[in-house]
Amino acid sequence: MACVIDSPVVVTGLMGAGKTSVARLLAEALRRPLRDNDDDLEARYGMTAAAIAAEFGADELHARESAVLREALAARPVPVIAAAASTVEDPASRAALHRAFVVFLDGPPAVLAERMLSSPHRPHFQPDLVAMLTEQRERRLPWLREVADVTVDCGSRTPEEISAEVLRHLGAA
Ligand SMILES: Nc1ncnc2c1ncn2[C@@H]1O[C@H](COP(=O)(O)OP(=O)(O)OP(=O)(O)O)[C@@H](O)[C@H]1O
Ligand SMILES: O=C(O)C1=C[C@@H](O)[C@@H](O)[C@H](O)C1
Ligand SMILES: [Mg+2]
Repeated sequence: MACVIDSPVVVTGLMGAGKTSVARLLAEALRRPLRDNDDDLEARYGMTAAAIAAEFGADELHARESAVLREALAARPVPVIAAAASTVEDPASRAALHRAFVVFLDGPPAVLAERMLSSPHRPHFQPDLVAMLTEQRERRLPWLREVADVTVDCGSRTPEEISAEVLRHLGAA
C-alpha cells in the first residue's frame, strides 16, 4: 500500500455487507469523492447491474465491475470507493487493490442475507441466500484477506461505528 494520504480507500465485502453505507460515511468524514460500483456502472454503461446481467450475462457484468473499479482507483482527487463484491475474484483487480487502503467488511452470512433483501438489485444465485453467501465467503476469504489492510466486523455494529473504527485505523496508518 502507498502512503494512505495519497491512496484511495476501498470498501470490500460480500453483498449486503454495508459497503455503500460505510463508504458514504468515510467519504464525508475524509472529504473525498464517493465512487460506488452501482452508480459507476450506470454512468459508464447507461445500464444498471441487473440490466447488464440480464442482457449480457454475469461474466460480462463482472468484467465491467472490475473495469469501473480500476477506473475509480485511478481517479483524482483520490476517492473512497464502494467496490462490487465480485471484484475480489479478478486477479487484475486484486493487483490494483494493493495500491489502495482496503477495508474488508466481514459478517455472518445469515446477517448479510437479511440485509440483501433490502433491495431487489442484488442477484440471488441460489434460493438459499445463507448457503450462497457461506460458499462465497469460504471461497473468497483468502483473496479478501490478501487485499485487506483492515478487517472490520460488520455484523453487530452500525455503519457509523464501523466508519469510526476505520477512521481510527487510517489515523494510525
Ligand atoms: N452495519 C449495519 N447494520 C445494520 N444495517 C446495515 C449495516 N450496514 C448496512 N446496513 C443495511 O443493509 C442493507 C445493505 O447495505 P449496503 O447497500 O450498504 O450494502 P452493500 O455492501 O453496498 O451491498 P451491495 O453489495 O449490493 O452493493 C441496507 O439496507 C443498509 O441500510
Ligand atoms: O458475486 C457477487 O458477489 C456479485 C455478483 C454480481 O452479479 C454483482 O452485481 C454484485 O456486485 C456481487
Ligand atoms: Mg453497495
